[in-house]
Amino acid sequence: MAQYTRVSGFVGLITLQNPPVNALSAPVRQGIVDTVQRALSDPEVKSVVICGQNGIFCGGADIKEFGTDMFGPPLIPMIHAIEAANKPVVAAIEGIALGGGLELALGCHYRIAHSKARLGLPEVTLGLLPAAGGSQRLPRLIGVPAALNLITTGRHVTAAEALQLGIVDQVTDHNTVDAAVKFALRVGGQSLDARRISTYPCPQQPDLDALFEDVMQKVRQSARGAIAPVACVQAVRAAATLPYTQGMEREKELMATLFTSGQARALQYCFFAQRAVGRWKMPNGARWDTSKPRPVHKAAVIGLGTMGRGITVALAQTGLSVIAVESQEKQLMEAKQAVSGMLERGAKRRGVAPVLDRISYSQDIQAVADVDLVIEAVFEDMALKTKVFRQLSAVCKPGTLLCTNTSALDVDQLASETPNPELVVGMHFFAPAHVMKLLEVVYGSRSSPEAVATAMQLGKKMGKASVAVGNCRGFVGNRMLKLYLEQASFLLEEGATPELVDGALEEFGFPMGVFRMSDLSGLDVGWRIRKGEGLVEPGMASGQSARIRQGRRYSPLGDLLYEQGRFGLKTSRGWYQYDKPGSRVARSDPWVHSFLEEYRARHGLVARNIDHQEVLERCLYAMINEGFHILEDGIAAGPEDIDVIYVFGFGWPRHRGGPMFYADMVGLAKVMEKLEHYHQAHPDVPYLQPSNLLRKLVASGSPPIHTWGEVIKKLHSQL
Ligand SMILES: CC(C)(COP(=O)(O)OP(=O)(O)OC[C@H]1O[C@@H](n2cnc3c(N)ncnc32)[C@H](O)[C@@H]1OP(=O)(O)O)[C@@H](O)C(=O)NCCC(=O)NCCSC(=O)CC(=O)CCCCCCCCCCCCC(=O)O
Ligand SMILES: NC(=O)C1=CN([C@@H]2O[C@H](COP(=O)(O)OP(=O)(O)OC[C@H]3O[C@@H](n4cnc5c(N)ncnc54)[C@H](O)[C@@H]3O)[C@@H](O)[C@H]2O)C=CC1
Repeated sequence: MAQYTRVSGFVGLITLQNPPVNALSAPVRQGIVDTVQRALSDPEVKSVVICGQNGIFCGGADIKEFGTDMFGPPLIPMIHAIEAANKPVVAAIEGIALGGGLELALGCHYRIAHSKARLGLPEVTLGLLPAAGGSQRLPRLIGVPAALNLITTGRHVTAAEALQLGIVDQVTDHNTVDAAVKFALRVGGQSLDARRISTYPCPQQPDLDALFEDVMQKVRQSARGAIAPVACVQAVRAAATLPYTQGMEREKELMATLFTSGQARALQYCFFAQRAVGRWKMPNGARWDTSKPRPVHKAAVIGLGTMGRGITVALAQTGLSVIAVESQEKQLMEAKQAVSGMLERGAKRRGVAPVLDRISYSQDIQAVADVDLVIEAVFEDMALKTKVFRQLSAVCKPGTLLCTNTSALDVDQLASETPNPELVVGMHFFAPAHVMKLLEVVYGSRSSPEAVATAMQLGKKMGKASVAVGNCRGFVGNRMLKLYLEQASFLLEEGATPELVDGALEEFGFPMGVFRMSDLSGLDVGWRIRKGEGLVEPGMASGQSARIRQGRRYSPLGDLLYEQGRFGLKTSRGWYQYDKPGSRVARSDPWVHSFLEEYRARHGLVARNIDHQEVLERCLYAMINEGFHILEDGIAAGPEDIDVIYVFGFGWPRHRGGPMFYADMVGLAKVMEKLEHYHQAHPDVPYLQPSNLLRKLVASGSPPIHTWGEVIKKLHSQL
């Protein structure tokens, strides 16, 4: 809806009304068309102001309308009518002007923004382009390079930057609508000839072809197969080279391809999934809207290794006081330096002062007595963690939340070692913890709803996509990852190379393939985990039995590389070779190829040709199948939880929506059929057998992903 009032005698004030972000739904568009018409036909009205209710201008098109039968007046003619008006129209931008919201403002003759407002054309993040004239007007207003930057990244700019770029005419610290009305009174009656952006020529740019070639190359590289960024460049190119009307035609043509694409569906699914995971619920009925988080002002981190350092930085940057405890003096000294460095670099990037004084360091666990929450990040060793949790229970004030950053250990077992198991939850960060945007909040069988709510709220404050998951080995992310890694190793045994496997996965859109990732995180990490599970047997045993552990197929390849001292990047040798320790440039290593050949010969394995499709099917479907088990077990509340974990924590390409969404896109019947096929070929890999839930979904006609919950409920009720 849009409300119309006349203010100060001569100004028609149009207020967009569609909480929470005044998205341009059909009724809002209709409201704008009607009220603009009313203002223009009222002889008393000399000028018009458009604003949004509740201090928010407009969040753009109503994304929920996409994929439905869209009705109501279309945006483009509506914006053209505003631009063509013979009375000045001023946009009063408070809060946000995003996507179609900014396009609406660009159709106005003037734009006034509050100093705290943010503006942007984020359509690319939804698999689209600014197709209500945004791709044609913005370059005409601010020039091609700046427009390309905004449109291809979708980034939001502050009001100050918008003023500097020339997107807005004025910024105010006061009431924006009042300022806009005053402004509108002043410009009423003035000529609008120079105010219609669509009539501007695009600012001249030397060597336009070279500029577009360069940008296109960079965009293609970073897009990892996403089509929208490429279309955005093409649309801006049309603005730079064609008259406005033809540019609009090109914009429409490009949007038509994007609008119905699977990638747009995936990205829009991700947008809503990211928000849906905030509405967490636990199998015992506890949920986000009935559980009250506790305030957390002061936190402690125990263990300042790789993870503890990043967690300390992330907490301090969120505004908390942090006590950082490390038992080894040398480690403590190194950690202090490393944490200060990370804080200083982060502060420099953001143009703020580093918050070094929020952190105090200690070797003594007694120092954490008065904190509200502790995050333990000592070695992945149950005995050690148990000891630390017992100490914490004795030292901390009553009610302190005790969180563990364990990657896979049993949260219930840890909780059972404390007098207050309801205060124990997992807060599983991902490395580097101050950078990675994912947090798994692991609830145990006795975790209280308040404890979960507190960890979830803290994660959100830290800027993490926080997902509440149940307790099992590896939780969601690592439980699925294990099978992905295992399949990749099996493929090497069967004839693939690390380059082939990584090539297929990178072509799919992962920022790095499984072997490059393994080199980066360190082969010693996986080895330690497998050793802890009793899987590692040293030496080069040969024959079939050497490749069977705990009754199923096992690949010792990673262990053998570890035994050779090939830990990956840190030793400059792993699945690849690197020029020096820490160098990121992975080069093929002939040693690895000969090693694989010898290994196959010793084990009587005959290399066969493996193509990209098999790599994807084996690695991804194994992982997806485990995702179905996780849903069936109630470890994740819905497919969105799994997908958010994979997109934010594991580099799953966002334009493919996450593993469960991908399965839905591929077709559940096909995924099941392929799993059956691979299970038949590899009967010693039990997890390739399609899960019960997958079978049930296929038997129910493969319902769309947002209805899987019903099938899961039914399955649980039958148990
Ligand atoms: C706005 C935000 C920055 C707010 O953030 P925050 O305060 O953190 O709150 P949130 O939790 O994110 O959001 C609260 C709540 O609001 C919902 N919501 C937010 N934005 C929208 C929206 N735009 N639409 C619908 N709903 C929205 C959000 O989901 C939350 O609700 P919940 O999910 O229930 O929890 C932040 O929300 C944000 O960043 N929002 C997105 C902003 C954005 O991306 N805007 C751009 C939208 S796309 C757009 O505007 C494109 C256009 O305008 C062009 C349209 C042209 C259409 C023409 C179609 C022609 C097609 C031609 C093809 C023809 C094919 C054929 O031939 O058939
Ligand atoms: N490294 C990674 O990528 C990830 C690790 N994790 C988990 O985080 C935890 C920590 O892992 P990392 O940081 O990699 O280990 P790390 O080996 O880098 O650091 C552990 C630190 O804990 C210290 N420590 C040991 N006992 C202590 C005690 N009693 N009191 C205080 N400090 C003590 C050690 O001296 C060491 O500095 C583990 O549980 C691990 O599984 C979780 C996500 C990712």
